[in-house]
Order: sequence, then structure tokens, then C-alpha cells
Amino acid sequence: MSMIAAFYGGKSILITGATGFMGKVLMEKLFRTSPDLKVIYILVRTKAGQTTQQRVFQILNSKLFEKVKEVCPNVHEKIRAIYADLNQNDFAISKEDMQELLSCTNIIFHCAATVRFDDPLRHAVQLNVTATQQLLLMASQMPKLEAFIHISTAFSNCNLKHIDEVIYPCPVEPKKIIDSMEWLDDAIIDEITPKLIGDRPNTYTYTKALGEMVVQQESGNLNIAIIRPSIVGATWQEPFPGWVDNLNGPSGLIIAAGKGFLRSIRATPMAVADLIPVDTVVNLTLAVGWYTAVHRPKSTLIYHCTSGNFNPCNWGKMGFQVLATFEKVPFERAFRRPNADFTTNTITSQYWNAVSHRAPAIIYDFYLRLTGRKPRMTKLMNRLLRTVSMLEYFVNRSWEWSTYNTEMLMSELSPEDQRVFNFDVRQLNWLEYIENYVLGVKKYLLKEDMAGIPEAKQHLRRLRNIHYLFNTALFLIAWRLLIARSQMARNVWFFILRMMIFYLRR
Ligand SMILES: CCCCCCCCCCCCCCCCCCCCCCCCCCCCCC(=O)SCCNC(=O)CCNC(=O)[C@H](O)C(C)(C)COP(=O)(O)OP(=O)(O)OC[C@H]1O[C@@H](n2cnc3c(N)ncnc32)[C@H](O)[C@@H]1OP(=O)(O)O
Ligand SMILES: NC(=O)C1=CN([C@@H]2O[C@H](COP(=O)(O)OP(=O)(O)OC[C@H]3O[C@@H](n4cnc5c(N)ncnc54)[C@H](OP(=O)(O)O)[C@@H]3O)[C@@H](O)[C@H]2O)C=CC1
Repeated sequence: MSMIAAFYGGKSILITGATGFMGKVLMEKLFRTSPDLKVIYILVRTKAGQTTQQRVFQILNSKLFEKVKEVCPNVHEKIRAIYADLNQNDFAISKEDMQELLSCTNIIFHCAATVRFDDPLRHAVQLNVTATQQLLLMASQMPKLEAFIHISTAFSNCNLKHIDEVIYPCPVEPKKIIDSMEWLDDAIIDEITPKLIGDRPNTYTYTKALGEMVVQQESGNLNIAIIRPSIVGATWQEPFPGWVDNLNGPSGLIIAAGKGFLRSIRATPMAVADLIPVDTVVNLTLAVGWYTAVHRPKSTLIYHCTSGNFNPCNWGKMGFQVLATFEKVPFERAFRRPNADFTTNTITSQYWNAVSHRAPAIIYDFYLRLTGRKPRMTKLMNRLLRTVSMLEYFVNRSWEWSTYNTEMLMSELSPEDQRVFNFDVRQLNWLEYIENYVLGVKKYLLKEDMAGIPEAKQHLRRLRNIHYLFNTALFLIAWRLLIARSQMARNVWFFILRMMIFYLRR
């Protein structure tokens, strides 16, 4: 019997960010392994015209939850969606709901965040810092609370090369930042943002670091732990391999590469690609919840959920395997044939951007105009290149994360828990994982059918022929222009012709 699964039995669990990528997998695993849990409260806002109930209905009816429905047929009765907006005071939770949350909650998993790299500082602070502070305040009023688990990121201190499982102070106190957001206007905030974030690449990593400081400062008597995952990718094993439902991290780039939009990138092939499957993060999170509640460590423990020091893989190897998978299972209606040119040089990268990305987009838009359609490719390409430029920071550096606490926890688990809540990435076969990841992107993000593979392969052959034709035409035009202008080129051309005739006559 799994001790961790048994621990969550009969518990009332509060999850923020349950509608997000990680939140959904966390809920799924909880219901599947502890179907006798009492209730999962989830804080949900309305979005895209959907009520909170409709959003929950959609999640429960997704493929991700198919196994859960077998194990826990009354899952819809055990999930209690509470309307909440983490940007509002008291999260805009009704009095009755708040009362229920305060009096019943046993465990909190705080996953909600804005993960956008380009969010204005005010918004990122509101969600990643102020909301965390408010949630801690709520937690301090919960008499039955056993553990508060905060999800941060391994990149909250990405300005350092070696990162320990400790909280590093930021030069300006989070409280001062929160206060200043109240009275500074947007223009001034924009102006001081680069100074505040310092040598971090974006507001996301900066505000996640501030969030950790808030956790440390406001922890009071609470039992708290912080988990720092690196780049979270599709599921490795559970509930099935390759599940992914958003474009963050590598997923969007896999689409862009598979559809032939992205063919080169400024990336260091030997840099460690610190990907971590989402089910691994969830298993560690649940194990940490159990350990924190049962063993009540004296101080706030931080757990790095990373792969680099256990089972390193580099971007070069990953890119290669992604391309190999595209050969077997190509994406439909590609713009160009997939390719992967890695360059570490900024000038070469700009050259490839012009030749491989912008020029084909301009030519295609010209073709759309000629055929009476609205040009769109240049705009799309500009957006993609902007996204890529934001991710480049993470594919040109390697970090070392110490994993003392994570290893300690692994050794504390019974063999059964090590199996059911496996977070040992040493067992992960990267080539297999990447292949499943690409397949998952095709199935669950692009919603493409495997029956379309022969047609997709045929389309790629057509693109290859167009490519050869285009290059031959370009060469002939260039050569014709050269011959018209240079005696030397004419001499070479006639020499080649004479040689060809000579050999043909023999
Ligand atoms: C698995 C192996 C990977 C190999 C890669 C495959 C390629 C192989 C061969 C290719 C050849 C080239 C070689 C490439 C190989 C190099 C490897 C690259 C991979 C890796 C990169 C990962 C780095 C991630 C680092 C993460 C570190 C921190 C981790 C965290 O803690 S948090 C989670 C990470 N957060 C994010 O990823 C958020 C990023 N997104 C944003 O910040 C924003 O969305 C934005 C990018 C700034 C864009 O904002 P906009 O306002 O402009 O637009 P919007 O959000 O509305 O979206 C616009 C359209 O763009 C689409 N889109 C959104 N996000 C992405 C994305 N990440 N990638 C691609 N496209 C994206 C969005 O859907 C919109 O589309 P539309 O609706 O059609 O317009
Ligand atoms: N994905 C990754 O690569 C990594 C993620 N992390 C961390 O993991 C955690 C989960 O990330 P992930 O699941 O990928 O992120 P997602 O963007 O998929 O999910 C974010 C969640 O936060 C919720 N949320 C955002 N704003 C509000 C709001 N104002 N009120 C209520 N809820 C809100 C979202 O709700 P809604 O659906 O309504 O938008 C969603 O449920 C985050 O803390 C992130 O920092 C750490 C390392 C890597």
C-alpha cells in the first residue's frame, strides 16, 4: 500500500492554477491514486465566455481524465470549483466559500502564476507575489492546514550558475515592490523594470524569486515547502505518454519546427536541456506534500525538480531526435520541410533569420497577394521570431542545481511509493520521451489524425521538389546575369559546354 496515496485519503485539498498545465495533471493523479480523498477545492476564474462549472466540466471530460473516471466514478462530486480571481482583493471569493475553505482545507498546492516572460511588472507582481502573500495570509487562518506547497521555478535564480536549495535574497524587499506597485504609474514602472530585474532575463523569473522571498518571510508557523521545476514538458508515463495542452516551453517550438516555420535557432547544442516531464513534477509535488505534513521539517525545504544532474541531455541531441521523429510522423500541411540549424553566433543567426525565415515569408506573402488573398506570413514570422528571441536565453546556458533535498526525499519513500510516485529521472530514456512528446504535440495540441501521415509525407515530397526547382531557377538566373556581364564567366561557361559535348561524343 502506498503511504502517500493513503495520506491523501479523506483530505480536503486546495489547488490554485488547477486549470493550468501542471494543475490538471496534479488533480488527475490525486483522484487516480487517492480516490477516497474528501474534496479538491479549485480556485477558478471565468474565461473565454465559460463559467467556472463549464471549465471544470471540460477538464473532467478531456482525454486526460479518462482513467480517473474508471477509478473514481463520482469525481465530479469531489471537485468543488470556487470562483476566484487571484488579481482581486481576497481573490473575490464569496464569504460562504471563504468560510468553507478556511475551516476545511488540509493541504494547499499553490500552482497559479503568470508564466509569460513579457508580462508588465505590475501584473507579474500582482499574481506571482501579492497573490502568494494573500494566499499565505489565508493559510495562516486555516486551523486544519497540514502543509502549504508552493510551486516556483528552477529559473528564479537563473542569474546564478550554481543554484542551491536555498532562497536567495533580492536587492529590493518584496514588500517594498508590492507597495510601490500601488502608487507608481505604468510609465514609471516600465522605466524602472530593467533596473529591478537586473541580470535576470524577464519579469517572470524576477517575480518568481520575489514570490519565494514572500513565502519565506510570511511562513509564520506554517508547514511550507517550495518546489522548483525546470522546463516542464509533456507527460513521460502518466496517465499516458506525451500528453501536453499548451504552447509554453518547447511545445510551441516543436510545432513551429514541425510545420517548417522555424528552421534555425541561436542555441548551444552542448548546453544542457533541462527538461522535466510534468508527471515527474507532480509525483515529486505529492511526495513533498506528504513529507511536509507528516515529518514537519523545522525549516522551509526547497526541492529542485530538474534533470540535468541526474540524467543530462543537451539541446543538440534533442533537436536531432525531434527532427528524426518528424521524418516518421510529419505534421500536416507544413510550410517548409523541417530542418534544424543551430548557431551560437549572433551574426550567423541573423543571416539565417533573413534567409530561412523572413525571405520565405515575404515570398509567400507575395504569392498570397498575387492570388488575391490576404498576406499573413510575415506577421506570423515576426511573432515567432520574437518568441524565439525570448526563449534563447534558456538554450544558450547551462545551470547546475543541487538536489540534496530531492534525493533525501527519494530515499525516504517506501519501494511502493517510489514506484507509484516516481520522480527518479535517471530512468528516463530521452529518445523515447522526445518521440512521445512530438507525437503528443501532433495528437493533443494540433489534433492531427495518424491516418493523415501518408498525405503529410506526400506534401513534404512536393515541398522538396519545389525547393529543388526554386534553387535551380535561382542558380540559372544568377548565372545568366553573370554571363551577360563578365567575359570570364562566359569563358568558363563555354569551356564547361565544350567539355560536356566532348564527353558525350566519346
Ligand atoms: C523537446 C526538445 C525541443 C527541441 C525543439 C524542437 C525543434 C527541433 C528543430 C527545430 C529547429 C530549430 C532548432 C530548435 C531547437 C532548440 C531548442 C528549443 C527549445 C526550447 C525552448 C525552451 C525554453 C523554455 C524556457 C523556460 C524556462 C522557464 C520555465 C518556466 O519556469 S515557465 C514556463 C515557460 N513559459 C513560457 O514558455 C511562456 C512563453 N510565452 C510567452 O511569454 C508569450 O506567450 C510570448 C512568447 C511572449 C508571446 O506573447 P504574445 O503576446 O506575442 O502572444 P500570445 O501569448 O498571445 O501568443 C501569440 C502566438 O504565439 C503562440 N505562442 C505562445 N507561446 C508560444 C511558444 N512558447 N512557442 C511558440 N508559440 C507560442 C500563441 O499560441 C499564439 O499563436 P496564435 O494564436 O496562432 O497567434
Ligand atoms: N510550465 C513550465 O515550464 C514551468 C512552470 N513552473 C511553475 O509551475 C506552475 C504552474 O505552471 P503551468 O501549469 O505551466 O502554468 P499555466 O499557465 O498552464 O497555468 C497557470 C494557472 O494559473 C491560473 N491563473 C492565472 N492567473 C489567474 C488569476 N488571476 N486568477 C486565478 N487563476 C489564475 C491559470 O488560470 P486560467 O486557466 O484561468 O488562466 C492557470 O490555471 C507555475 O507556478 C509556474 O511558475 C515552473 C517551472 C516551469
